[in-house]
Amino acid sequence: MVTHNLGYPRVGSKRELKWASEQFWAGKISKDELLWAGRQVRRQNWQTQQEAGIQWIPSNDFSYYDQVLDTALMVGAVPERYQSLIDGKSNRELEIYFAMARGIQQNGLDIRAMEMTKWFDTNYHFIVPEFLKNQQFKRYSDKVIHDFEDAKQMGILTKPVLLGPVSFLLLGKEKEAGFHRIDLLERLLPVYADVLRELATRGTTWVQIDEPCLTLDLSENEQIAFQQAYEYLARAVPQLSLLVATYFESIQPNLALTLQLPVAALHVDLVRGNEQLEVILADTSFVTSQRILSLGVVDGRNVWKNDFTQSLTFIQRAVDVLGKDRVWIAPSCSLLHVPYDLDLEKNEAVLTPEIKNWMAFAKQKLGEVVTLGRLSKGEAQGLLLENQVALESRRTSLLIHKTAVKTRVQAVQTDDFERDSAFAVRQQIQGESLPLPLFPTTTIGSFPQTDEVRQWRAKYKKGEVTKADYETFVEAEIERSIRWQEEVGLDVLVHGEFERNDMVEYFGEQLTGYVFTQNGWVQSYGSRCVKPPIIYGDVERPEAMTVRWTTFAQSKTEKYMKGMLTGPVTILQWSFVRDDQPRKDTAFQIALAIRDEVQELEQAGIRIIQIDEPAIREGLPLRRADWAAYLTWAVDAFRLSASGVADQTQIHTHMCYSEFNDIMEAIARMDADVITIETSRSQMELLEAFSDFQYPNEIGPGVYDIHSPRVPSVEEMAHLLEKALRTIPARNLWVNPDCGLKTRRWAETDQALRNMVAAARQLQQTISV
Ligand SMILES: CN1c2c(nc(N)[nH]c2=O)NC[C@@H]1CNc1ccc(C(=O)N[C@@H](CCC(=O)N[C@@H](CCC(=O)N[C@@H](CCC(=O)O)C(=O)O)C(=O)O)C(=O)O)cc1
Ligand SMILES: N[C@@H](CCS)C(=O)O
Ligand SMILES: [Zn+2]
Repeated sequence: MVTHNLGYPRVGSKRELKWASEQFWAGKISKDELLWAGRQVRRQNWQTQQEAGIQWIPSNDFSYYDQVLDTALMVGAVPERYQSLIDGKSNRELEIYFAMARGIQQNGLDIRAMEMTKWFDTNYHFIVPEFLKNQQFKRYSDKVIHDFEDAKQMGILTKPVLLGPVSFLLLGKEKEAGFHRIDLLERLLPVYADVLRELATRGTTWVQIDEPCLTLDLSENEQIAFQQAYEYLARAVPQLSLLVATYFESIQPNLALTLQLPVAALHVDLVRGNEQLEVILADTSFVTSQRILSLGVVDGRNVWKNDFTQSLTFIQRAVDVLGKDRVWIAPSCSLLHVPYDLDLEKNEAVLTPEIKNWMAFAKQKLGEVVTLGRLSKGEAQGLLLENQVALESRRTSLLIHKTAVKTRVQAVQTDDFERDSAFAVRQQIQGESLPLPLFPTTTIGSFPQTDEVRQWRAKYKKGEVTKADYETFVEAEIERSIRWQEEVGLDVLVHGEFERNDMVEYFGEQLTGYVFTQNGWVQSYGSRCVKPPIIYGDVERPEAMTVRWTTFAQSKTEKYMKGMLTGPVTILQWSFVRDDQPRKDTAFQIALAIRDEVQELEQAGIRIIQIDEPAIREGLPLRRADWAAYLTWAVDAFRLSASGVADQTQIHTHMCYSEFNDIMEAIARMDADVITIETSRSQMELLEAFSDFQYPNEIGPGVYDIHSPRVPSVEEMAHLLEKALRTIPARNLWVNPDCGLKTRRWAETDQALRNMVAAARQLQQTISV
């Protein structure tokens, strides 16, 4: 049975690409050194997959920043504002590429970055392609060809991976009115055909074309586009075998369309949609065709060991109907979303052998795919038994269940989701008890996580400095940031989150039912990674988590200090979650823990508390039919965490890097007194949705794109605020950046926030309520 892989993590098992990219951006290493680091990561990945015994190994799954941006470069979709970077003399592809991703502000140039948003329901962010009505495409970057050749030199004939033309268009955005991006397909396809022909010339036989949008609800035009695209490509490159890969959901809403695409193979995700298997196997035209069905049986989105018994049932069913030559075995999706290698986790005190034995990371998942191939041929039966024993040990473990936690969730009452009064009353009360100027300025929570801060934490974790010394250092950072915030003139202060490694991992570390990795990095965007904590059991808060730092910070200033918490849905969404109970149950357990923290902050005298929920949109199911059920429990979880306080206490929430237009009703039902939200990269586009919906509560639309090193000017931010005032009543408008500042340097932060406060002051002088 053929085994294959859809994609591998690419930041490097020790985050080699991250370090090299950041050094390159800081001017500390050359372009050649960065390219060399990238090549080493690619080659190591290919070797790992080859050693694991995977037959079809992907190439072009590697990226220096993002695979959607790579595709935009492949087809020459470079927006006009970057054209000046093409100087005609030298090859500036990489410079243009990074300018598109990060913006550029040097040598008199000042060009903003492209938008970034969430990749389906993952915590990975992609760069949003921009399209114009007269958009032209032409072959520009040949990275896919170079990667294929590079692997060939190692003696590996890879299966190049391309993001499919229809998904590429659907994931982009029209930058002017009067057309739909899908209308551009006809102009785009010749470029894809050209690339595919060249790959064929160089010896490629199989190409994987990712079309994850085939699992979404599609309009008729979009469905037609899929049909046209693959008829065109099948005619243009008959010599190539195309494998269309779908993932993250089942293809059922577009079943007939997908099964009729004229391609050699179809990959389906049997982790997210195992019910689709029987439906596909019942389709006579698919069964009587020669097409291969690739079964995505190993979970590419979570860290638990595969259930071999169940996977073998699926494989056997498919073989019975299609024959063994027409069935391939693979992970459900690219392994980009899981950490590299469980064997790198050596600290048994943190990840006990009992729990570790329930898990598989990317490298182990390759092993699972290969083992399933062998088991389906009747080989290696001992590995099946080993797998069954591991799964049974998890099912029956005493570590997982806590009666008190379950009883508390069951005892939750309707009242627990409700604030005492409606927003209008709370706004009145808070207006009197929390006097703030018009257009109050604030930040989202984190300040630069400098090398020094990270080094102190690393030393503390290694036991090289004492707890007392570490805490003294963090207190000094907090105090310094407070003096600086006062000097800059911000109205509502934050403590800066210096004590946090990450806004989710930090809370996970203080809750029961969690374990952690030392090296379980997963790419979030560009060079930025996260180490998602792993929920294996019932979640409880043994003691206060943030009160100590927030009250310390409040004691150092007369201004309001915002308490800073991560919300239950985001903690759930950015952790690897247990798959033995509904997500809702875990969310409610976390919500109760956060509720206790909110109440304890209030009791300690904190008047403003922010509960971040940036992942609430990301958790939305991909199918509209499933939205309502999710939004009901997700919003309830937030409300449960936020509603235990008096009307005088102001609850903020924060959201970033998603498209929120289509969940406005749910955002309003969260009923936070203030929402701060990312809007600057899209030039306040989002606010139309708030205005159309007549969103009643207070809003801080981000005016400073913190994911770019670029410093926005006073005029630029004042302009954005004026634009915001067209849709938000003045008394409801807050002034803040798009998100936290942990990824920025102090010099940029200082300048940008001074400009932001100046923009707010300018507005205060011209407008009064
Ligand atoms: C707000 N966002 C977040 C998302 N998801 C999260 N889980 N967290 C988020 O904040 N999703 C959406 C957005 C955007 N995403 C990000 C994601 C990641 C970062 C970021 O800055 N990541 C850091 C790593 C953060 C971290 O955990 N740091 C630890 C460990 C530091 C470390 O690497 N230590 C080194 C040794 C260092 C030394 O000795 O000097 C090591 O262990 O090898 C910590 O600070 O303790 C990153 O660098 O990628 C930002 C936005
Ligand atoms: N409070 C967090 C929110 C990030 S989404 C921060 O400021 O980093
Ligand atoms: Zn944010």
